[in-house]
Amino acid sequence: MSANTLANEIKKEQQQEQESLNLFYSTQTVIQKALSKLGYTNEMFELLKEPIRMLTVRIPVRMDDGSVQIFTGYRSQHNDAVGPTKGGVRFHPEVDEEEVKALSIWMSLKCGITDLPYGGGKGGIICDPRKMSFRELERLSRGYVRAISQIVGPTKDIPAPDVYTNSQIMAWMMDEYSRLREFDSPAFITGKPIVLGGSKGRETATAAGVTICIEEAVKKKGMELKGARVVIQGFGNAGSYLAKFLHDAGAKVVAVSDVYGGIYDPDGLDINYLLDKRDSFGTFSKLFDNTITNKELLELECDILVPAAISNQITAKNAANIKAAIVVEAANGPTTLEATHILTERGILLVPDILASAGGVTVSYFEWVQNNQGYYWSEEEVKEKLAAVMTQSFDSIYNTAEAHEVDMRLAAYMVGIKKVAEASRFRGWV
Ligand SMILES: NC(=O)C1=CN([C@@H]2O[C@H](COP(=O)(O)OP(=O)(O)OC[C@H]3O[C@@H](n4cnc5c(N)ncnc54)[C@H](O)[C@@H]3O)[C@@H](O)[C@H]2O)C=CC1
Ligand SMILES: O=C(O)CCC(=O)C(=O)O
Repeated sequence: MSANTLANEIKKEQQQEQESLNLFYSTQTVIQKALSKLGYTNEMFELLKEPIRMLTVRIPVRMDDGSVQIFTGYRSQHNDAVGPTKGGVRFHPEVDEEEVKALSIWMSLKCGITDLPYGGGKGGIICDPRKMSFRELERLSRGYVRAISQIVGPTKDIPAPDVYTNSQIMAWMMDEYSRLREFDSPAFITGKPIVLGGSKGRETATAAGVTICIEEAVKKKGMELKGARVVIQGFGNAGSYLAKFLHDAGAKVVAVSDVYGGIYDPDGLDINYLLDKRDSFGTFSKLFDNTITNKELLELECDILVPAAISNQITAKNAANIKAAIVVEAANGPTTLEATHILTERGILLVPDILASAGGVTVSYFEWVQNNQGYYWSEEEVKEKLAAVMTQSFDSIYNTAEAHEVDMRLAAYMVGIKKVAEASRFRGWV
């Protein structure tokens, strides 16, 4: 091979790798496939391949030392044909515009899968909350709401928590919105503290939904949850409660991690101890000496692997080394398209993010309904309703995958995109 051809080959490979890590590009690729399988024209793809609205804001925040720092934030609204848009807000140093756009599209798909009366939205601010004080975080949260207030609201776009945001941040955001609009409107945001109109069961909802998907996946694989070895990447809202639920169900959680690394014990970890020790950012590993890297954690011997942290963790580089029989994506976008293909070829059952993590938005919807009616449900009622939605969603996607002989990711896109496509069609947009 000549030097020129080799250079071109390397460039092509680099481009391919780059593309597979680009969440927005890969989302568009699967949407196009899903729409074409469902028989929609290219016009529908042209409408749904991008958000209808994307706002970029600059937020000045007075820091504790008296200086002013300017933060960049985003709010993306994918499509509001079905109803108001809905989705979380993340505070993270690696937030970027393309990722927020992809995340908002996934919210449309999640709401389609769970049949909620919403389109997808998502927000993010480039910041590192771990390095900010409580008061700086409050000023940033309030500044973000002031900056996006024109396009959000209980009947327009309803934010919620995501990575490194929590019920306290939702409370500040709600308070700021109430001041701006001069009326108290708890339905403006979900994931609030219970005393401010939060729903029982929202805090644990994402993990509860993932648990139901794992139970269903285990049945399909003819396995038992009791005694199954589970590895979880991420020990925040999603990962930590999931570890607790699976541990309580008799599974053996052998490894968990945070951003700095993980811990592994083939005999099973003391999950209650770890829950007690983790901080509000889902961090605990610095308390231990013998840690493993996140890369090592993903390739451990186990039956069930759950990426519950950030995107692009299982890629073409490590997919062949994954040992689990079942991979359930609690995080948004943890597996690239190439890796999805490799895992599927290897007979590993992959339950995709837009299904597995839909428990959060489902209970957020319950919260919004309770706020609108001013009547609040018991935790049992919330759990029962969530279980019904998740089981039905799992079945419909598993059956679609079987019927169309496609992987569960493409099946989930087919189920998820249908509602927004049909709503857009009935409105006469396409
Ligand atoms: N909180 C929710 O209701 C929902 C969350 N999700 C998704 O679940 C995932 C986790 O979200 P939460 O648990 O809410 O966040 P969180 O902020 O509560 O916890 C994040 C966890 O990930 C770890 N982490 C952060 N960066 C990492 C890295 N580079 N490598 C390894 N670990 C890292 C953190 O140390 C922490 O343990 C995200 O992808 C989020 O979008 C999806 C649906 C709903
Ligand atoms: O609870 C919500 O409304 C949104 C949750 C979310 O951001 C997600 O599912 O990724």
